[in-house]
Amino acid sequence: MAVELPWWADELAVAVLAAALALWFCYFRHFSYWTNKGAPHLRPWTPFGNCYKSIVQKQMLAEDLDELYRRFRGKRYVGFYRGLEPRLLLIDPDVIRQILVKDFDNFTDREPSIIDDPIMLDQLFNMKGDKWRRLRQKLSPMFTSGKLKTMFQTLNDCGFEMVEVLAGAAKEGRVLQFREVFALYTTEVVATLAFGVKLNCQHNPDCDFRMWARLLLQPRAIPFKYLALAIFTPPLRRYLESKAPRINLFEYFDNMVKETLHDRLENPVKKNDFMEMFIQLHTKGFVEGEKEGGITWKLTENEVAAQAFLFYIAGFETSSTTMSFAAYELAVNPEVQERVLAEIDAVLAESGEISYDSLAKMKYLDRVLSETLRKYPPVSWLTRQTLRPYRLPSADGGDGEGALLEPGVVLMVPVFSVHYDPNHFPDPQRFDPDRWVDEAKGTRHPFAYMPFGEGPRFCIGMRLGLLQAKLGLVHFFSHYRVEVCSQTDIPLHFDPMAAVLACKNGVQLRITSRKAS
Ligand code: HEM
Repeated sequence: MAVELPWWADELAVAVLAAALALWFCYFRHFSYWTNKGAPHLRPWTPFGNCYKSIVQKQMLAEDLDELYRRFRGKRYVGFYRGLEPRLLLIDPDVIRQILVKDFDNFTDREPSIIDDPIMLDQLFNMKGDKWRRLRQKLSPMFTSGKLKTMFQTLNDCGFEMVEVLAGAAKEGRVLQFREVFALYTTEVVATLAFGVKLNCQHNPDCDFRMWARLLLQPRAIPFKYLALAIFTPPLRRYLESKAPRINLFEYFDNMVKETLHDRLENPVKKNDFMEMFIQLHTKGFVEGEKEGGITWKLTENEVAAQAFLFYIAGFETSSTTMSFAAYELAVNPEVQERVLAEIDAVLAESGEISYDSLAKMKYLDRVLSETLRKYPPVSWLTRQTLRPYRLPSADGGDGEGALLEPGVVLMVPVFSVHYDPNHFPDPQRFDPDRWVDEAKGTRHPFAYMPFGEGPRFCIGMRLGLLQAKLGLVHFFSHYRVEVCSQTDIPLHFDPMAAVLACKNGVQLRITSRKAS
């Protein structure tokens, strides 16, 4: 018996077919961007682009990029799509150097910030072009070795405090979350320096400040349905981000800096901290004792608040995760831990105290830190945006011309993948501080290691970051040891939602005392 279809069935079938064809056409047209620009590329099979696993928060973006990197390792670069947005992944260290250093003038900016708040937009990290250049020049004198030496005592005091706070746990051989232990130490250091306030958060881990800081770095689980919508259109993504419940947090830090600034302006006290230098930049336009360099403008209150906030977010989590990954590797590799302890003991026996100069003598610990930053670069990728049309060299390594970059295209440097590339670091999973002896370093491409970025826009706080991590580890290991235990994740599992490289379950280790009580 023939089935009678309703009168509109044919129209519906035609409409569905037409819609499918239109979608198919848009999809393929859009994802042919890199074909037209002449770059090797991977056409995605989902509208989420090639990085869909990090978009649905199944793995870190660094791991998504790593899949592309491994697949295209023979090429100099590869085009891909993050959502609908065409991006370029740089693979060859010579091309990375070309973009970050040689042709920096065409790639001065990072990918635009998705958070539309003055405390984020006025930060050095997010500034663009000439504005960035002028501010970088103003802030650089805050990080000279002379300035760091004047801040050393603040850092040292925080180290002594950490040792004091951990004494009870070490005596009982307790298991601690080292991510939190070191986050409290670096929070104390950076907050004291940047905001000019003494928090005592190591004694009081639930203080307001630490609570807000936890919220700041808490991975934001944006519901998948919003994400799925948002990847199709950057303006929608920006709108959703601006609606995320983080505004109170900005207000908290903004008010805190401004109150401290007003207070210190009304009741001047000379302190060796960043706040003192911010005050000089706000009132005079330059840091005392450093060359004025003919730049006469002064930082506004908003700009001071944005930089103080930036120093805090850029400074505490990066160093504390580095410290906790170092502790993890020392627990997993007890022979390396023994060498570290022996070096610390020998140097401190000779110099009598922990000082700026005694730290400089601990060369093996430097190597341990370098190897930690290779295996666990807190900032696992760098971005640069193309300012003017730019022709890349051939993707295959030949002399000919390569892909054309249009203004606005974002380039990504996969720091994590480069650090794990066996061509640069054989047996990359192995933790081997001896990769960092001078002879071995000399044989490697200088752009095979970039934990602090590279070129004129590299990390301005590198020396402080290394100093606070090294000093904290010296304080810790001159009194305690670490051991793995049943709660330790071996191997570690990275957290796909963390802002800087971190582990899902943190780093849990047993602490024991070195000296019998
Ligand atoms: C272990 C510690 C640290 C690591 C691994 C680290 C890593 C990085 C990386 C990879 C970048 C991007 C560089 C690029 O795009 O080429 C960066 C930028 C930056 N970092 Fe750090 N950082 C650390 C500590 C610090 C500290 C302690 C501060 C300040 C107190 C700081 C302040 C900044 C600032 C202001 C920028 C932006 C620079 C600019 O755009 O001119 N960082 N950092």
